[in-house]
Amino acid sequence: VVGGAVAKPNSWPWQISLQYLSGGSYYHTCGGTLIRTRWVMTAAHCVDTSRTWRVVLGDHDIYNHEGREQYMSVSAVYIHPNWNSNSVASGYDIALLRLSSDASLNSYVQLGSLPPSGQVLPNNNPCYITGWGRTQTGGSLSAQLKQASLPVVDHSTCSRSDWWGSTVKNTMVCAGGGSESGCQGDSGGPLNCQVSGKYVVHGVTSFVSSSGCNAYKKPTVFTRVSAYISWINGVIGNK
Ligand SMILES: CC(C)c1ccc(NC(=O)[C@H](Cc2ccccc2)NC(=O)[C@H](CCCC[NH3+])NC(=O)C(F)(F)F)cc1
Repeated sequence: VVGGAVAKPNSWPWQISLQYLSGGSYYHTCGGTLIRTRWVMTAAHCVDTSRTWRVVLGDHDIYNHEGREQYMSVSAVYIHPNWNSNSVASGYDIALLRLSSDASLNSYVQLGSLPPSGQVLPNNNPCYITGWGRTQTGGSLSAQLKQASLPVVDHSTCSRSDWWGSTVKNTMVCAGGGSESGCQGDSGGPLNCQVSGKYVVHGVTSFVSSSGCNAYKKPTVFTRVSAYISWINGVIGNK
């Protein structure tokens, strides 16, 4: 997250850290959202390489054990069938991870709420991006979870030629576009939007401009969760 601030610990209790095993240690690579006690929603581009994953719940500082963390192994990865790793602009950048055991819900670990199918938020709807991603383009990951206010940029604005043009599809949500943005390592995490006084996870962090994370008129682009509700329900089993 470029800009914004360090979040109050565990104030986004559905935020997870997706980590992969390398040389005997685990490393943060992406964010995600706990949506059921055994299910995590993340970005397809985070998990389209075969690695040993773990999901950390209740985290704040990814480099220190603070005692609220739950370390979960992943029993299955479900990547959207239409995801094409060579074309992030086509969309479908969404995946579900089945955990090997149930998360224990408490004040540090809670389920994120998903929007109703098809719901599209208006321009400037207040939203926050959260994550441990780089704090500057080319910078390093944040040790502590960060948040930044990224208001929704509606599709008609975001698809203007001097904005994202035809790169952005209607199955995506744009947010921000000023000095604050997501950045590498925030991928897969939630866009937390205020709807009728409640936070609802409307986006999965997908991409930023290759000319820099907080490039002008290049808002952070998210997978629009409300476009994938039936797929999600089909995978996790509540038809
Ligand atoms: C669709 C096409 C025009 C397009 C292709 C690639 C991108 N962006 C990118 O590739 C930038 C590259 C980058 C590197 C370093 C610093 C800043 C930006 N990376 C990204 O946007 C990566 C996901 C790439 C998915 C493709 N494998 N996502 C993120 O960084 C995040 F966290 F914002 F979600 C954006 C658009």
